[in-house]
Amino acid sequence: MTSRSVEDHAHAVRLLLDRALAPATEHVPVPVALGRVLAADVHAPIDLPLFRNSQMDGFAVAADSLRGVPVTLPIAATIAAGDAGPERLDPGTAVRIMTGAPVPAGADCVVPVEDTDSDDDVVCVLVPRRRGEFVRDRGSDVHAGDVLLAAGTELTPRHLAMFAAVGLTALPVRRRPRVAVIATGAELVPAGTALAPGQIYDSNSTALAASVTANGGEVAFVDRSTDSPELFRDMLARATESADVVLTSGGVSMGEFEVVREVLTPLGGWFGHVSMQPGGPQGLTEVGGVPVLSFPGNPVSTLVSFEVFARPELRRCAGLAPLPADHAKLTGPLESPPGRRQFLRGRRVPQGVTLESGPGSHLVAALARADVLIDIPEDVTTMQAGDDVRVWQL
Ligand SMILES: Nc1nc2c(c(=O)[nH]1)N[C@H]1C(S)=C(S)[C@@H](COP(=O)(O)OP(=O)(O)OC[C@H]3O[C@@H](n4cnc5c(N)ncnc54)[C@H](O)[C@@H]3O)O[C@H]1N2
Ligand code: MOO
Repeated sequence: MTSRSVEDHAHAVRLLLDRALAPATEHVPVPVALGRVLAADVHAPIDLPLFRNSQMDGFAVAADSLRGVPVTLPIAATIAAGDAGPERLDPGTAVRIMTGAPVPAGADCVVPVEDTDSDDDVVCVLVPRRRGEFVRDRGSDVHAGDVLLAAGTELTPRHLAMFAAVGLTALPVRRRPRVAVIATGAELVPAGTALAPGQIYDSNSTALAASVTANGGEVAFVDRSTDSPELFRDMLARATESADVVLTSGGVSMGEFEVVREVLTPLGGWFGHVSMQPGGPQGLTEVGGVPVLSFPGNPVSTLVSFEVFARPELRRCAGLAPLPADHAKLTGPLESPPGRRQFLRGRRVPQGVTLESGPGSHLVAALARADVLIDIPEDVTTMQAGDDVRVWQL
């Protein structure tokens, strides 16, 4: 069986995925752009606020007319939010105005209603006001033409609020890589089905699909194959039709029923051993121009393989920032086999990082309790409490 380092396999994956996952731009409606990444700077099409308007329910007046308060002024009009209102305020008068309503030219401040006494026709203003008080000026938030948000920003609800406020309907965003997921194994059944002896619930298809979504991808296809080559071949054909990249789990190691390896090797796939644990047995094939990454079936192996090989490429295509490399201090000693890069499951604690489980790649519940992978280099066999280790955020 051929064997290669993590770096060499990651390089081979990158070569294939670089072509398949070339960044591209698409336009999506603002309300569904949450989590997407801007592909270009977006400029404001209008000023915000677009017109001078009142910050309070009260009376719009000229500040000059309030000298010598209390002052009584005739009420010339009432303006609600949504009204155009009179263009000008006649000197020596007031207009009754609601929050958000346009302030007429000639008025330069708003007196809140609680600082006045009024009837239908006149208002008595009890306190003086400075010019500009409680008036929201045109363009005081943003000016037409200003950059609202720069390319590369991951969109959050507050960003969408701003785009909606300036009336944009669609945004240029990075396309999401379309990913197909196929879990293989005769023993797999979906949750909700009674388990016959020897059967287990399929967790890898859920794990991989969720990982794709969490890293800016779009799940184009998810299915489960038995060990039948015909069934897997047929599923693969459908997957490659709808996706930029296919992820498979299981069926890659040394057993009798390794459907993924059996079907993909004759198509030119590389199947071999990557010097890492978990995630040793790996496959990489191009089927009709679509890269197929084949991960080992153990649940921890599948997820670690995704983190190491697929996650950086999907995030790059989606425009998401790479997850920063981090370091932490070990809280206790550990041992690691020589010649294999170990990705141990760890949990951050105030003192550093602690091991969450043993190395078994079936320990899916322990993986759920972990929040980092502890990355032990190939040539390191023992480490002590207090040693610095590289950790990958899960
Ligand atoms: N003789 C050897 N045997 C094995 C080797 C080896 O080098 N020589 N490598 C071991 C390692 S390491 C791994 S990892 C596995 C990988 O095997 P496969 O990719 O062929 O995976 P399967 O045999 O199909 O499954 C392994 C394990 O994982 C469970 N599984 C599979 N799919 C799912 C799923 N969708 N959801 C939940 N659990 C799944 C499956 O039931 C097995 O227990 O091979 C070792 N063997
Ligand atoms: O490499 Mo396997 O992926 O250790 O369990």
